[in-house]
Amino acid sequence: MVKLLTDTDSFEFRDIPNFTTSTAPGHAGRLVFGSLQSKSVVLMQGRVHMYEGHSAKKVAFPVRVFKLLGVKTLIVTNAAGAINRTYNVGDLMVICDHINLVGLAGLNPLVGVNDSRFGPRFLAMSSAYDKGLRSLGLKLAEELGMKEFVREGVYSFQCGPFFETVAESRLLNVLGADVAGMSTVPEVLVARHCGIRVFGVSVVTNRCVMELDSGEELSHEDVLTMGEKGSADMQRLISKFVDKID
Ligand SMILES: O=P(O)(O)O[C@H]1O[C@H](CO)[C@@H](O)[C@H]1O
Ligand SMILES: Nc1nc2[nH]cnc2c(=O)[nH]1
Repeated sequence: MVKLLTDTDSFEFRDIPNFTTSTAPGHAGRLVFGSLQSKSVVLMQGRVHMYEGHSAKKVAFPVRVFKLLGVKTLIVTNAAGAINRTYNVGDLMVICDHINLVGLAGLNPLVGVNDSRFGPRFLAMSSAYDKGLRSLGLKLAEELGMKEFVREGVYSFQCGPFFETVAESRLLNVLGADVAGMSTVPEVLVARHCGIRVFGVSVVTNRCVMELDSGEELSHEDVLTMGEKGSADMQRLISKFVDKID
């Protein structure tokens, strides 16, 4: 994505106070400012995850910096495994909602003293993913000829770093999840808390294993390879999306 930006200036996460460096392969750890479709954007090249040992607050900290920089819209992307059996590897999924088992259990960035300079103590999360932005994303996907493989669905956040057991994947299916991942949701919570609107897209890098003794085993290498393949479609969609949003 970063190659699409012009007039760029970048900073290593390790040089920015209170930012955390990513240890996950495939996550560079760089903040890049620039222009995309004549709009000013700031792009996180890589992110940190709770499975790296960081608190939800630490993971979502950059979003508060974005708020102070004047960011109005957060676009979140991730690699995820398909729980929904009609989804295929390489599909994109516009996120319409999420399940935050980690956060419901108390591990979320809004726990603790509320900083009311950013937002309220209690916040509604029933329309976390902006309806107008979702509609625009789906319309643009159609215009780009991607209708066949762009879905809309529910992202389920697990801490990781392990991929789900068969019973866990089946549980997530019963709960209404379409895909499973290990990121994104802490950042979305902090964005909504401070009034930043959110658009999210997952690239389906694998199908979660839902049959015992099937011999299927997931690996991060497969996720990286399929993520790389899906990223071309993701970039086309996001680029057009940035062009069209106000
Ligand atoms: O959510 P992102 O960071 O895109 O990547 C997903 O893929 C990695 C697992 O292979 C995990 O980091 C998971 O969250
Ligand atoms: N939790 C989870 N995260 C993923 N990220 C990419 N694939 C997967 C998956 O199958 N499960």
